[in-house]
Amino acid sequence: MTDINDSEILNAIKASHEMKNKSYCPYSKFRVGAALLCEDGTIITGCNVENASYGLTICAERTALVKAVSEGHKRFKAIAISSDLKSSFIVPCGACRQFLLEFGKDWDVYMTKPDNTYKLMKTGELLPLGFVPEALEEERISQMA
Ligand SMILES: O=c1ccn([C@H]2C[C@H](O)[C@@H](CO)O2)c(=O)[nH]1
Ligand SMILES: [Zn+2]
Repeated sequence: MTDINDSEILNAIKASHEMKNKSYCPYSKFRVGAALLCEDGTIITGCNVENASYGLTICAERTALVKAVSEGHKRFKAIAISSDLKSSFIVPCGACRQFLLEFGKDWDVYMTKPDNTYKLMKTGELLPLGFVPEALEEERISQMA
């Protein structure tokens, strides 16, 4: 796995904190920011975007991933996630875990607190037995007409 130097991660963590200012969360008032550190060192950020039809809400992590992919980035070293929770590390929801896993099971998820402390886990640890793209390449039984 590619080495991450500490300043890159600290920059990503700070960028994720700053992105909370962009959060659109009139319903939950729960601000979340995310920052992806791409293989080439680029940082791509995202915030949660809520909707009056609550279930359409998009989390900060998925916003960042969709922004990154649409800008040509598909290889990631890490993602940093920030919220305003004082005493808990912000953890990605199940949908975001699946979305993160799409891009590999061995990259780093920094779940932070506002004081810059973090809990670090791999994407694959966060979603063991997640559905992976390779499954679509496996041999399948024939389908009935
Ligand atoms: O990891 C998380 C957890 C929650 N949210 C958002 C979704 C919703 O807008 C608000 C409350 O669930 O926080 C994220 O963006 N990322
Ligand atoms: Zn989510």
